[in-house]
Amino acid sequence: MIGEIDELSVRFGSTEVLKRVSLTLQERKVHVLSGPSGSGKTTFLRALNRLNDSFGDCHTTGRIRLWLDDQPVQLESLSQARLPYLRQRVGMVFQHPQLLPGTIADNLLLPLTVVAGLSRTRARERMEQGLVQAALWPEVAGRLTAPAVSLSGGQQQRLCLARTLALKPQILLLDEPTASLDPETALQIETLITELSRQLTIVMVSHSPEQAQRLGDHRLQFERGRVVSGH
Ligand SMILES: Nc1ncnc2c1ncn2[C@@H]1O[C@H](COP(=O)(O)OP(=O)(O)OP(=O)(O)O)[C@@H](O)[C@H]1O
Repeated sequence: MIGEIDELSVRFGSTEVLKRVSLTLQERKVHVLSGPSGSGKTTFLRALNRLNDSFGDCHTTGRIRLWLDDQPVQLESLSQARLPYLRQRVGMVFQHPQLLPGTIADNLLLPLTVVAGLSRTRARERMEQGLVQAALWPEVAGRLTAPAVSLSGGQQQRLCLARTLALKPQILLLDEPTASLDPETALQIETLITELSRQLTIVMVSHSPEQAQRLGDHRLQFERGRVVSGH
């Protein structure tokens, strides 16, 4: 087990969005979250690296314990100063590619130098590793100084994945990673997810029952802020 979530509740203002959710996350397995729009799936993902904190009206109760670098980390008592560490170890890729302005290389080098504090040389090594892991290296090796926006939708999604992987996460949060992709590119990303799950724990949202079936070692159904079934 890599994660234990106990009675997690999240509300925005007076609206309770997650209601006493308890579940466990298993190491190097793919957990697929499904359920109707608004049932709290993305909020659950964001709770796993305390990203909900960035919304001023968000209030979280309950306990989340993750085992990161073989140490138990209790998320609710983690100091602000440790949040960058948490967010490197528990990396998130959003539904729509969130590119940084600048080149393909900038998109990886900036977080690696600024967030992870790596030297330029070390950052370039990690950049290449991330791009290889995200199966993008062959397509971009010769054009790292091209604007990131010049990539196709599927390439942009893999660039965001590469950026997260370059920070060496142990848990990868993917919010509908194939939602905006054509079927062929979506299958490419699915293959990648299966490969990555040999090294990482994955928690992902999917609206496709077929995809949940294909990828999920564990499938969790959300409804109105609760997990109504899981196996
Ligand atoms: N930052 C926020 N401020 C206020 N309300 C929010 C915020 N984020 C989410 N919500 C509300 O919380 C509820 C759950 O949203 P969430 O995005 O977690 O659902 P979801 O299951 O991921 O939906 P979808 O499948 O459409 O992405 C929704 O009613 C949403 O409007």
